[in-house]
Amino acid sequence: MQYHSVDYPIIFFKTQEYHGSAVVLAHKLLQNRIKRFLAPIYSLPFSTSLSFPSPRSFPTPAARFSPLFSPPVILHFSLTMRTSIHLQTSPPHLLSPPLASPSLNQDSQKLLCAQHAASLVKPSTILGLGTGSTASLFLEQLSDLLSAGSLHSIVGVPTSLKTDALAKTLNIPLTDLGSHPVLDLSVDGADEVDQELNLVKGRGGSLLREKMVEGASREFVVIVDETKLVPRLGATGPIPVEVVPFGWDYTIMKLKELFKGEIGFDAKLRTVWDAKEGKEVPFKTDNDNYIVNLLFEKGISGDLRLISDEILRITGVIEHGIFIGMATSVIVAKKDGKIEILNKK
Ligand SMILES: O=C[C@H](O)[C@H](O)[C@H](O)COP(=O)(O)O
Repeated sequence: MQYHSVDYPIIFFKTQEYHGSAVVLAHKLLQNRIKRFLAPIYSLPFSTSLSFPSPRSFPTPAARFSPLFSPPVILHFSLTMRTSIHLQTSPPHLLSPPLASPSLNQDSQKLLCAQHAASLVKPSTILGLGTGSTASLFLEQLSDLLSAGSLHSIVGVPTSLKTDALAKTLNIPLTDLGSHPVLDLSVDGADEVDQELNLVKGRGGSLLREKMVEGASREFVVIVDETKLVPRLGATGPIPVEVVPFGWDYTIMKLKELFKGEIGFDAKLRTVWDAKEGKEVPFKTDNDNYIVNLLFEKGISGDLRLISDEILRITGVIEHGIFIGMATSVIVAKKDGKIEILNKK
């Protein structure tokens, strides 16, 4: 058998359910979700060419597509039409040797942990829906499970306007915190995770609603790729603080006073480019507040609870992005395609 001509990046993956996984893969391609996997991943054997005219008609839930299954083989596929994918593979003896250890890019790692988290959601869960690129992948997985009928009766509480809009697009039923003051589970990404599972969140600007929803959850599962694991919070970027717009420069002065003497410390108002105005303007949160970024040269040091209290005591501060002791577990997706689960002690 000849290799099929490949006019799209080859995807490698391992699977037990060849047919189902191919369906999911095709589905995902057409959903434009797997295009980011340029250093792809897994593979499967097929003896025939298959054509999938309508991705939404695929019954197989995404959760069945697991890159951790075996055996490894290679899938060749080509896009012949916008809405049709032909899949064909060579017999195993003609295949290139499988990758000994796949190297997943960050997007693939995000998808991996999102898939894992979605597979943990049980029917009838009151679910906190996080914000950010990883949480969005989780929402997509959830939606696939719901539309395939593998999951039902869940209701979500969104942690941002963006998530609210995405969940509506994906037909995920929504509720609010007032109607469900105790949630079963929240799933969200994070910017940083330290060894005690403390987090930095809010670099995307959504920390306040996240902290409210996730703080009201019996279980809070964090989904991250391995780049998010840090020895110290604040080591890879700013710690965001949500402040009232009134007197924001006064609040910055107070924050600077608090961290006086901290080498390399700075506090800066977060801004965004406003094309209409032709200048940088303050970034506004979903709650119409501003964000001040706390920058630490080597990460934040000292007693986190004490520091948290001191930040919150500044009049003008509404909330900060340090989430102390809130995560019950962290699902870490690694470059080598493995998942590590870190549980709160
Ligand atoms: O404001 C943003 C949220 O706290 C996100 O959960 C966090 O920034 C992680 O986002 P991502 O999954 O896109 O890295």
